[in-house]
Amino acid sequence: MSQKPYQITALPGDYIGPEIMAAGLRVLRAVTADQNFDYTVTEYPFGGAGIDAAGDPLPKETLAAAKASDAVLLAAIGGPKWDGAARTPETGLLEIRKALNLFANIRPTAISPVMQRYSPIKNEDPVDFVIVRELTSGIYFGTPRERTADYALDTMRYTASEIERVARVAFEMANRRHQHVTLVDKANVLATSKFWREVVGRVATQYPAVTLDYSYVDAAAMKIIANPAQFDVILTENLFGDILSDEAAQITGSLGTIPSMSSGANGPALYEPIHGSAPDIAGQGIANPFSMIKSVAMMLTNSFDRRDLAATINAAVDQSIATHIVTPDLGGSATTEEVTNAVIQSIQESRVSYEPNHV
Ligand SMILES: NC(=O)c1ccc[n+]([C@@H]2O[C@H](COP(=O)([O-])OP(=O)(O)OC[C@H]3O[C@@H](n4cnc5c(N)ncnc54)[C@H](O)[C@@H]3O)[C@@H](O)[C@H]2O)c1
Ligand SMILES: CC(C)[C@H](C(=O)O)[C@@H](O)C(=O)O
Ligand SMILES: [Mg+2]
Repeated sequence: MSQKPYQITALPGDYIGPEIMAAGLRVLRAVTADQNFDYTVTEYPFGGAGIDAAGDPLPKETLAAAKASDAVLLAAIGGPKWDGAARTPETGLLEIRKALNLFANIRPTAISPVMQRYSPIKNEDPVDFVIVRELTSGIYFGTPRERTADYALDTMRYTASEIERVARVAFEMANRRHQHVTLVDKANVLATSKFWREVVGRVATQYPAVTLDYSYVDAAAMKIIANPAQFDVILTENLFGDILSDEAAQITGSLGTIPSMSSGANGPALYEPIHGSAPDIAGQGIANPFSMIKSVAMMLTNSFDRRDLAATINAAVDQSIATHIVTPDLGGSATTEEVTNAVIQSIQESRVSYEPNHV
């Protein structure tokens, strides 16, 4: 009996968002062709595009579709066109994360051998770590939040259960990797950070195979440049994770290479590049599509258990990098479309050579 097609909600968003979403969906089509993977993709307006289409960055239909789907692919939102809006594109992004309960945001940084030449730092040991960023609490969501003529106030607040559930994600991940978690905080100053240390320390006792150490966030920012190979899983709160993940991305050579997964206890996960809508390069056809293409690979592994298809995509991305078919952010001269074509061609060639009955 054939299974109902998977439903994927695609949110192209703004500026380079639609450019890289098109690349990601082309790769998804190519890698799933004849692979017994039946799916539908439906695009919905979100972010600035949501404001333009429906007067809201997160239109009701968009949220309903996202909730009802098996996975959500998001490209990027925001930009100067909507900076003065009453409800900004960024508000829509925070709302969809909260509405889908996406409390754990996984942002990997790995410098594969072919990427090494693009890295601005010298790495003697292999760099391969993951940032597990808390995504639905902390200073992004805390109340009170207010602004008067004389002062402005944001609130950083964490409950024990919010810390515990994301800590478990980090320890589970470390169990499957190199059994090490680094909690990044500012426990020399902040009450929330002191509390994170207590709660994470308790969770750690349930994972005896995993070692835990701590780093203040300022020192962690330095270590990501000085010796990134020391990290396996970095666990951190929302704002620190936002900042450190852009820094970590850049040691691969470009922010445009890093995908992410955001997930919760139940319901669909959301996959998106960690970067934004890059208004400075939008419309030129030169956005790096790797972050989106690798987000598609992360979706295939984590939402659909198709590690085989994800591996095919990642190998094709590496092939494109190895032959220096890359966009200008990585020092190349290829367009988004040329890079995407190269990745698709490499996927198709790998199929020919690995076809089981091929003689
Ligand atoms: N998840 C999201 O949708 C998300 C994430 C971050 C920022 N934003 C929004 O994006 C807008 C622009 O923000 P910003 O300029 O600070 O950050 P950005 O991440 O959009 O861009 C920072 C720099 O990186 C470059 N860059 C980013 N992605 C690239 C890619 N794929 N290929 C080549 N170069 C790339 C840009 O050209 C720019 O120079 C803002 O409105 C911001 O709020 C959205
Ligand atoms: C656009 C912004 C709200 C968002 C964040 O801070 O989470 C972005 O920087 C990200 O990293 O996804
Ligand atoms: Mg960010």
